[in-house]
Order: sequence, then structure tokens, then C-alpha cells
Amino acid sequence: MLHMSVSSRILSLAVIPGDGIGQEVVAQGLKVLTAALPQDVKLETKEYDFGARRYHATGETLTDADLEQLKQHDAILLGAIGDPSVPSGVLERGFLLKLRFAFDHHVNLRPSKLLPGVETPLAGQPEIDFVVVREGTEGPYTGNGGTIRKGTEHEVATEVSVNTAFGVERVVRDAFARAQARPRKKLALIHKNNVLTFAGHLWTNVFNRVAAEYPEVTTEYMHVDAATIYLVTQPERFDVIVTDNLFGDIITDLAAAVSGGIGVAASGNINPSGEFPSMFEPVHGSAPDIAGQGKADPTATVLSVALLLRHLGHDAEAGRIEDAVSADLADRAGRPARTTDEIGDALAVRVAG
Ligand SMILES: NC(=O)C1=CN([C@@H]2O[C@H](COP(=O)(O)OP(=O)(O)OC[C@H]3O[C@@H](n4cnc5c(N)ncnc54)[C@H](O)[C@@H]3O)[C@@H](O)[C@H]2O)C=CC1
Ligand SMILES: CC(C)CC(=O)C(=O)O
Ligand SMILES: [Mg+2]
Repeated sequence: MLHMSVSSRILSLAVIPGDGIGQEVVAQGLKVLTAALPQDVKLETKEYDFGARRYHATGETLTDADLEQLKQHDAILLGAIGDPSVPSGVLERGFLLKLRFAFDHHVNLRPSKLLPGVETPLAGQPEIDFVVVREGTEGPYTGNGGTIRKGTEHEVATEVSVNTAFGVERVVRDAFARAQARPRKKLALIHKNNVLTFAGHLWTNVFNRVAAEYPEVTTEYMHVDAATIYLVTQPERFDVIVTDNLFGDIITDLAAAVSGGIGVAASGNINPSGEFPSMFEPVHGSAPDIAGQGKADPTATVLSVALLLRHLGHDAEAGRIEDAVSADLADRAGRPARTTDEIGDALAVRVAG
């Protein structure tokens, strides 16, 4: 499979709008991507209908043949998956996690930056600029569990967290490399090693071993419960955070809430080796409560497009999108709310101009 480099002139993109507001926000992401791309880069998109409609029509979530097709692209842009008409977990496990695992998206990258003029529920305007490196293929999300005596008052359910030395080390190494490359060079490991001693000690031991190779990186460990305090009371203390799949999922919704809201939180599911296409998506879900009303903020998807471009080597274009978002957010205060479409249009105009 070929992946796009700065020198190749076709960007082959798999587009998965998915469910709920996924449809609405992905349309804006594509608008802005089109405006941002240099004229000599041809965007070739192929839309895939994964999600609730496909599931109801065929019973399928993601087949081997689908994976073969998706593999042919340079990258994937996803809106969100999940719909109240489908039992909880069917699409989340059967599509989203299956895809992340199949394409070995083990680095789930989730930056949080409070941009100037953006409202935060926190007092003052703290300097928030950190990135969470969430492990993406292990932990309690592997489906390693079961239920016995289902439906009875004696039902027992397990959901076992899988943590391999290989899987932990590669994501810890990724986080150290990112911390080393940032000005503050700080890395926090977040876990719960006072209680989850088997997994927690594996994470802590690997973290400490790799830390010895990065003497310039200042490290700290904190339990996840305490981390939720500091994310609210001292978010400026964080630079890079590394954590497991479940803790990373939870703290990145919290991180979004304190740094501009869930509508602006972007993410990348990265396959660092490039063996498989990486996938970019907003941190949020399909938001059935506001779907179809034009209320969804497409900024998270647009910033995910910037991550996608940066991943493919288009730094200048990614920077233009980030600047456009920054200017758009700074202009919002005191103005009437705009529709999803209007925000997308405004961002595309800024990027093109
Ligand atoms: N990556 C994915 O595809 C994800 C899928 N989901 C799925 O999405 C469905 C809904 O999940 P929820 O727990 O409700 O989480 P959610 O993230 O969809 O919504 C949580 C809250 O945030 C608001 N919100 C989300 N995105 C927004 C946006 N762009 N602009 C403005 N407000 C926004 C919603 O209106 C809601 O009040 C479920 O089926 C869930 O499994 C959840 C998270 C990630
Ligand atoms: C729906 C889950 C599988 C994923 C999720 O909430 C996330 O990745 O943030
Ligand atoms: Mg989540």
C-alpha cells in the first residue's frame, strides 16, 4: 500500500461520516480540507456507509472486505459511530474498536489547547496546552470478558484489562519522544497502580525503565482519580500525558470540557509505522441529542483534519487550518450562535483567504 508523502500529489481519503452529527461535521471537515489543500494535490475521497444504516440494512458492522478496501487509502476521516436504534456496543465494538485494533492504531493522540478568547468553565484563563497519548489497542477495551448466569440475580460479568509489555512500551516510548520534542519536556503517567497493581506495576516499571533513556524529560506519576482534580485545578501543570485506553478515554472528555468544550476536541488514531492508514476523528460521539439540528460544532472535526494533514507531512496547510480555527474561536464571544454549516463555511473562507 502506498501512503502519501509530501512529494506525491494525490491524497486518497476514506470518508466515514457515520451516525448522528457525524454526517454534519464531516461535511464541514471536507469543506475545509478542500480549501486548505495546495492546488497541485488532488483529493480523492471515497465515502463508506458504516454505522447504523448499514447495520440495519445488512447486519454488518465492518467486514474483512471492508478492511481490505480501507487499507488502500492514505488516511481515514471519521465523524462518529453510535445510534440509539442499535444496541449499545454493537457499533462501538463491532465497527470502531474493530477498526482501531485491525489497523493497529495504538497511539491515540488527543491534544488539548485553550486558545485565546475561548471560554472555559475554569476560573481565570489558565494556560492549557497538553497532549494525551492514550493507548489505543489494549486495556479493558479488548472485549476480554464474559457473563455467566446472564439475566439472573446471580449474574457475574468480567471485563479484563489486557496490558502487554510490548503494547505498553511502544506507547510509552511514543509519549517520551513527544515530550522530548516539546519545549517543557514533561511527561505524566496516569494510572491507578495503588489498586490495579498487576497492570499498574507493568505500566510503572516500563515507564521508569524508558525514563532512564530520556534524562531531559521531567516525569511524574499520578493516580487517575487525583489526575481529574489537577486537570480542573492545575491544568497548566500538564505537558504530555500517557495512559491506558479507558483512563485516556475518560480524561480526554474532561480535558475537552476545560479547554473549549467537546465541540473543539480533535484526535488521531495513529499507526506510527504507516503499515495501515491512520484515522482522524473528533473526540466526541454521534450526539443523538442534537443530531440533525445544525447545532453541532464542526471545529473538532476540522482540527482533526489539521492533525491528518500534519500526519501526512502537510504542516503548512495544517497550520493554516489551526490559525483559522483560532481566529474563528476568538471572534465568537458575544456573537449569536451559528449553525454547523455556517461555522464550516466561515472556516473554509478563512483557510482559503
Ligand atoms: N468515536 C466515536 O465514534 C464515539 C462514539 N460514541 C457514541 O456516540 C453516541 C453518543 O454518546 P454520548 O455518550 O452521548 O457522547 P457524545 O460525545 O456524542 O455527546 C456528549 C455530549 O456532548 C455534546 N456534543 C458532542 N459533540 C458535540 C459537538 N460537536 N458540538 C456540540 N456539542 C457536542 C452532545 O450534544 C452531548 O450533550 C453513543 O452511541 C456512543 O457510544 C461516543 C464517543 C466516541
Ligand atoms: C465509543 C468508544 C469505543 C470510543 C470513545 O468513546 C472514544 O474513543 O473516545
Ligand atoms: Mg470517548
